[in-house]
Amino acid sequence: MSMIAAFYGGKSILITGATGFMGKVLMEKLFRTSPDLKVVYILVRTKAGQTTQQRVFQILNSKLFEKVKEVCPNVHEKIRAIYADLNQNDFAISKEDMQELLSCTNIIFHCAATVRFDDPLRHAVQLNVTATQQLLLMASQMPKLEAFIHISTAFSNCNLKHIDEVIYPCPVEPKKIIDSMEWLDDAIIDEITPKLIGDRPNTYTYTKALGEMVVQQESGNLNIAIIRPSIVGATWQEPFPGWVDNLNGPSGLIIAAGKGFLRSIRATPMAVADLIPVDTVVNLTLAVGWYTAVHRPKSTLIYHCTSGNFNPCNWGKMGFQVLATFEKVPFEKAFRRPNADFTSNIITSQYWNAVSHRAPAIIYDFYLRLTGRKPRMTKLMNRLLRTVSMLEYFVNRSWEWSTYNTEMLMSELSPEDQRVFNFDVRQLNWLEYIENYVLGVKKYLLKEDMAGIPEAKQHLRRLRNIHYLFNTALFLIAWRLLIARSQMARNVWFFIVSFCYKFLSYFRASSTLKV
Ligand SMILES: CCCCCCCCCCCCCCCCCCCCCCCC(=O)SCCNC(=O)CCNC(=O)[C@H](O)C(C)(C)COP(=O)(O)OP(=O)(O)OC[C@H]1O[C@@H](n2cnc3c(N)ncnc32)[C@H](O)[C@@H]1OP(=O)(O)O
Ligand SMILES: NC(=O)C1=CN([C@@H]2O[C@H](COP(=O)(O)OP(=O)(O)OC[C@H]3O[C@@H](n4cnc5c(N)ncnc54)[C@H](OP(=O)(O)O)[C@@H]3O)[C@@H](O)[C@H]2O)C=CC1
Repeated sequence: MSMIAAFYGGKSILITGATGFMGKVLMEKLFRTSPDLKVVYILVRTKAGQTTQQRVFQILNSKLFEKVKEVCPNVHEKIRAIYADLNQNDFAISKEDMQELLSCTNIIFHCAATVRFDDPLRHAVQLNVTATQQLLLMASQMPKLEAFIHISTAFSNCNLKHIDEVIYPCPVEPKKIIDSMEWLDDAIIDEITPKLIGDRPNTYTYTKALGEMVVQQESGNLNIAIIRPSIVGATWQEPFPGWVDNLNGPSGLIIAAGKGFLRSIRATPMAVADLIPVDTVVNLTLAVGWYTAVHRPKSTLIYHCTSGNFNPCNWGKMGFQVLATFEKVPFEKAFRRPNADFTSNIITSQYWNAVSHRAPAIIYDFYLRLTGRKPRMTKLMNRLLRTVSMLEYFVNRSWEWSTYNTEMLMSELSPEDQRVFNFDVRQLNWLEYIENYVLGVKKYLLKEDMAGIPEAKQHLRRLRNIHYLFNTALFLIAWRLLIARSQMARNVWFFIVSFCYKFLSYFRASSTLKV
C-alpha cells in the first residue's frame, strides 16, 4: 500500500490554479490514487462566459479524467468549486465559503499564477506576490492545516547560473513592491520595471522570486515547502503519455514548427533543454505534501524538479526528434514543410527570419490579395516572432540546479511510493517522450485525427514540389537578370551552353556509330 496515497485519504485539500495545466493533472492524480479523500476545494473564477460549475463539468468530462471516473465514480461530489478571484481582496470568496475553507482545510497546493512573460508588473505582482501573501494569511487561520505547498519555478533565479535550494533575496523587499503598486500609476510602473527586474528577462521570473520571499517571510508557524519545476511539458506516463492542453513552453513552438510557420530559431543546440513532464512534477508535489505534513521539517525546504542534472537532453537533440516525428505523423494543412535551423548567431538568425519567415509571409499575403482574400500571414508571423523572441532567453543558456532535497525525498519513499509517485527522471527515454509529446500536441491541442495522416503526407509532398518549382523559377529569373547585366555571367553562360551542346553532339554521334 502506498503511504502517500493513504495519507491523502480522508483529507480536505485546497488547490489554487486547479483549472490550469498543472492543477488539472494534480487533481487527476489525487483522485485516482486517493479516491477516499474527503474533499478537494478548488478556487475557480468565471471565464469566457462559463460559470465555475460549468468549468468543473468541462474538466471532469475531458479525456484526462476518464480513468478517474472509473476509480472514483463520485468524483463530482468530492470537488467543491468555490468562486474566487485571486486579484480581489479576500479573493472575493463569500463569508460562508471562507468559513468552511478556514475550518476544514488540511493541505494547500498553491499552483495559481500568471505565467505570461510580458504581463505588466502590477498584474504579475498582484497574482504572483500579493495573492500568495493573502493565501498565507488565510493559511495561518486554518487550525487543521498540515502543509502548505507553494509552486514556484526553477527560473525564479534565472539570473544565476548555479542555483541552490535556497531563497535568494531580491534587492527590493516584496512588501515595498506590493505597497508601491497601490499608489504608483501605470506609466511610472512601466518606467521602473526594467530597473526592478534587473538581470531577469521578464516580470514573470521576477515576481515568482518575490513570491518565494513572501513565502519565507510570512511562513510563521506554517509547515511550508516550495517546489521549483523547470519547463513543464506534456505527460510522460500518467494518466496516459503526451497529454497537454496549453501552448506554454515548447508546445506552441511545436505547433508553429509542425505547421511550417517556424523554420528557424535563435537557439544554442548544445544548451540543456530542461524540460520536465507535468506528471513528474505532480508526483513530486504530492510526495512533498506528504513529507512536509508527516515529517514536519524544521525549515522551509525547496525542491528542484528539473531534468538536466539527472538525464540531460539538449535543444539540438530535441529539435531533431521533433522533426523526425513530423515525418511520421505530420500535422494537417501545413503552410510549409517543417524544417529546423538552430543558430546561436544573431546575424544568421536575422537572415533566416527574413528569408524563412517574413518573405514567405509577404508572398502568401500577396497571393491572398490577388485572390481577393484578406492578408493575414504577416500579422500572424510578427506575433509568432515576438513570442519566439521572448522564449529565446531560455534556449540559449544552461543552468545547474542542485537537487539534494529532491534526492533526499526519493530515498525516503518506500519502493511502492517510488513506483506510484515516480519522479525519477533518470528513467525517462527522451526520444520516446518527445515523440509522444508531438503526438499529444496533434491529438489534444490541434484535435487532429490520425486518419488524416495520409492526406497530410500528400499535402507535404505537394508543398515540396511547389518549393522545388519556386526555387527553380527564382534561380532562372535571377540568372536571366544577371546575364543581362554582367559580361562575365554571359561568358559563363556561353561556356555552359556550348559545353552541353558539344557533349550532346558527342553522345549522339557515338550512339549512331554503335547502331
Ligand atoms: C526551428 C524551430 C523549431 C524547431 C522544431 C522543434 C521545436 C521544439 C523544439 C524546441 C524549440 C524551442 C522551445 C523553446 C521553449 C522554451 C520555453 C522556455 C520557458 C521557460 C520559462 C520558465 C517556465 C515557467 O516557469 S512558466 C511557463 C512558461 N510560460 C510561457 O510559456 C508563457 C509564454 N507566453 C506568453 O508569455 C504570452 O502568451 C506571449 C507573450 C508569448 C504572447 O502574448 P500575446 O498577448 O501576444 O498573445 P496571446 O494572446 O497570449 O497569444 C497570441 C497567440 O499566440 C499563441 N501563443 C501563446 N503562447 C504561445 C507560445 N508559447 N508559443 C506559440 N504560440 C503561443 C496564442 O494561442 C495566440 O494564438 P491565437 O491563434 O491568436 O489565439
Ligand atoms: N507551465 C510551466 O512551464 C511552469 C509552470 N510553473 C508554475 O506552475 C504553476 C502552474 O502553472 P500552469 O498550470 O502551467 O499555469 P496555467 O496558466 O495553466 O494555470 C494558471 C492557473 O492559475 C489560475 N489563475 C490565474 N489568475 C487567476 C485569478 N485571478 N483568480 C483565480 N485563479 C487564477 C488560472 O485560472 P483560469 O483557468 O481561470 O485562468 C489557472 O488555473 C504556476 O505557479 C507556475 O508559475 C513553474 C514552472 C514551469
